[in-house]
Amino acid sequence: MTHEPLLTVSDFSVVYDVEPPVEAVRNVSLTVRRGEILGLAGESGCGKTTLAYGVQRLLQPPAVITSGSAVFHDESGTDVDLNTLDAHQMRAFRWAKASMVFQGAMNALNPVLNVGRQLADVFSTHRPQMTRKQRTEECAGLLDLVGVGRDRLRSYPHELSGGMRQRVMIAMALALKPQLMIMDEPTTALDVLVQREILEQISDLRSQLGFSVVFITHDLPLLLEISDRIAVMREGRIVELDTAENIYHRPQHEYTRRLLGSFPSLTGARGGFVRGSDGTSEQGTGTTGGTGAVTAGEAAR
Ligand SMILES: Nc1ncnc2c1ncn2[C@@H]1O[C@H](COP(=O)(O)OP(=O)(O)OP(=O)(O)O)[C@@H](O)[C@H]1O
Repeated sequence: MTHEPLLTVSDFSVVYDVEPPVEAVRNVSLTVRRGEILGLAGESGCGKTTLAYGVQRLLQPPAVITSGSAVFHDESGTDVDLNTLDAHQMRAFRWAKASMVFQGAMNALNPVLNVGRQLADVFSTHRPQMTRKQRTEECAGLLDLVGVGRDRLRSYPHELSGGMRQRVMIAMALALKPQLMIMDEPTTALDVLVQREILEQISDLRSQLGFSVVFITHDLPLLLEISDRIAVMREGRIVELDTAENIYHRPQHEYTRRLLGSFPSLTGARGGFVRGSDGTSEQGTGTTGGTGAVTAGEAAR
């Protein structure tokens, strides 16, 4: 991971224009770095989804973006102000540059088309110059990449487990080799083991392919395992943004401390936080457990 910025969000605000108005995102500024996993944490309703959708220009009325900008620093060296893209350009951008895996995405597959066809559609739409043979090969490769396996190309969604379907959605999000993948509670509906497998895979793919991930969840212990840095959001604002290690060991904000304290798996002796933000291990001084969810981060690296 470098410190090079990939996405710069500045003074971003979103209001739901209802009675009374809801200030869902308030003057948020943050930078996503190239190649990092940035966790976005905070209780339900704090504005995480609204922020992600806002940046991706996916909000519908009554949501109104009242201030701010989001600038994407493309690997070509060009800066793209997302505000200046029209709807068509924005759609292309979301596939090619900054894709999104939505909450409950695994239920968004079309039940009457096999998964190979649904993956192939991404290429027919966005890479029309590809031949049918190239498309099939790409789709097979993608299913291998996410651990579903190319022999599932002709499977229909109902023939796959929830975890497999979610992997297909991840394959779809990765199809055009985006530089950023935004994942909104992508694994919440899955059981813990499947969730862990998928997260390990995302972490591996990120190292292999070099994209950045913004990972949104209210599950702070999970974020501590997988993130390089974590932004803690409360009532529409980012109250703290730091390395996972600092958020865990040296939280600066009272709210971060309270949030950490609200997860039983994180309380008690602080002995097991082994995941350094630079990939090095750090061993605390405590000896007893209580941080199982965090120590498991070794496995998820
Ligand atoms: N369509 C809407 N109309 C009015 N208020 C809304 C609408 N959608 C969201 N909100 C409000 O905006 C605030 C932020 O919601 P948002 O869904 O972004 O939070 P979140 O942190 O992603 O929560 P969750 O984890 O439950 O998805 C909440 O107070 C929510 O009630």
